[in-house]
Amino acid sequence: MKVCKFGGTSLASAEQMKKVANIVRADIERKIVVVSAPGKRFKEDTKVTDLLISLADTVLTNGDVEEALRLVVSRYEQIANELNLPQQVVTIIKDDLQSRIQAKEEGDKEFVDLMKASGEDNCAKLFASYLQSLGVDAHYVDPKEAGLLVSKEYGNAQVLPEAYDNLMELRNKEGILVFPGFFGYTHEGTLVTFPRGGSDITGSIVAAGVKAELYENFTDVDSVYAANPNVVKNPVEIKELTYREMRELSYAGFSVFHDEALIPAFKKGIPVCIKNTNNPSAKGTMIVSERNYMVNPVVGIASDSGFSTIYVRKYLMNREVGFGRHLLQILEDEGLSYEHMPSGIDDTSIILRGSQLTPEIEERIVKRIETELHVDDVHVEHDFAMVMIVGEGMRKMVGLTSKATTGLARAGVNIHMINQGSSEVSLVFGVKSVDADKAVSELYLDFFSDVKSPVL
Ligand SMILES: Nc1ncnc2c1ncn2[C@@H]1O[C@H](COP(=O)(O)OP(=O)(O)O)[C@@H](O)[C@H]1O
Ligand SMILES: N[C@@H](CC(=O)OP(=O)(O)O)C(=O)O
Repeated sequence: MKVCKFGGTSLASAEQMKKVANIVRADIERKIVVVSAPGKRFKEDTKVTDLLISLADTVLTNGDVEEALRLVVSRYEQIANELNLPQQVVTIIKDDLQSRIQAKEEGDKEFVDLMKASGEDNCAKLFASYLQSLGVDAHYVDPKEAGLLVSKEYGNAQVLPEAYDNLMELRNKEGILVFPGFFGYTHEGTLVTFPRGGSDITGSIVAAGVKAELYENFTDVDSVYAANPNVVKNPVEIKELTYREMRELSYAGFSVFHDEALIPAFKKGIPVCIKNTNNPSAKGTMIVSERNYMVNPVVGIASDSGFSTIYVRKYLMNREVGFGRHLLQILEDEGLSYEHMPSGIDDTSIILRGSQLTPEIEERIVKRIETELHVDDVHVEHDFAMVMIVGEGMRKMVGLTSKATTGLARAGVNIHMINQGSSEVSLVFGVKSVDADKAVSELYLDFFSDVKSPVL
């Protein structure tokens, strides 16, 4: 049995849905289809999820709800009309949205998640109707009935262990099951969404739950490339990656697959294949436990921006017992998580996602660090990017850092931080965001320009 997930680009229009239906029907092993909400049809288009977020905001701020609602409904209406589906399909979606709008008193976060999730929920209902219209024995699956249980962290849910056993029951159901991505339910029955891009996570959880032989993740590129194709022209395709490599690369900016989507599949040893809805005969990229690392010690170069750094300096910091704990406690009290913490003898820097730092939070933590830790200097800098070189074979490669830093120096990129994790599967450079693309392009040239084949 295979679980296949189709992303927003694969379901953005009637034309795309026809391709998806053909892919599903082409292989009888494709029993469970996880769907995202309709995504962008062209570069300047708006994803249905973003339309829903603005609909939720409009409801909460008493704006022009009718217009915001019309924008969402018209996306489904156009798809349904072009697929010759009965008007009733659209009526059901409109009624569903209107009844969700009535739930605005439940609390802002709960309400926004309820609205956001309707994108995939209604897409699953519409796509199941389309398959039925083609004579396929297809059924929409309600994640609540299927027992996809999650934690109560709005917009940031985590799957609960008991969900896997519940989902196993899906194996016994007849026909093709269309499962909406991106959300689950708490034990109390409250709907909560995963982080943005989280339908990949649902696909992985469902694949792990039913112990699928393969999790196919369909998107709009032939494979995962060694660098973001929007930054590097015609990068080489990657044939095979390990779970660890993919996790590092997607964490560091390869948006093609959500970084949190690896763990469920990895834990149950389910191989993942990234494939193209627009070119399904292309082999795609396989994500597996082991590969021959020495064929290509470095597999990819990624970058992600939006990081901030808290610099702290204090003479004899290294001798002060409990300094690090106290510093991190201040962050914990503000509910902040951090990504890296490179340190010297008398100084340390904490690198974290800048989106967590409001001006008020920043002011509070700087004041507390000054007054409670009596430091010589504390200040915050913004607009950093983390550029990451990833590959399981890197730990056996001599001179890798020197090669990378030479390339960055040639490109005139100032390195603010270097971090190599003990696993040695990745090497991270902190640079200013404005330099990120330049750094990726230069490192790509250094590590991949002599690769002859277009596939690694
Ligand atoms: N290294 C990479 N390899 C392939 N695609 C990448 C990479 N880095 C970024 N991307 C981008 O990821 C996009 C696919 O992800 P996304 O838009 O979330 O798809 P979906 O709508 O299928 O979920 C590609 O179109 C590509 O622009
Ligand atoms: N629709 C949600 C979840 C998702 O996974 O979407 P996509 O498959 O288009 O990345 C979002 O936009 O965040």
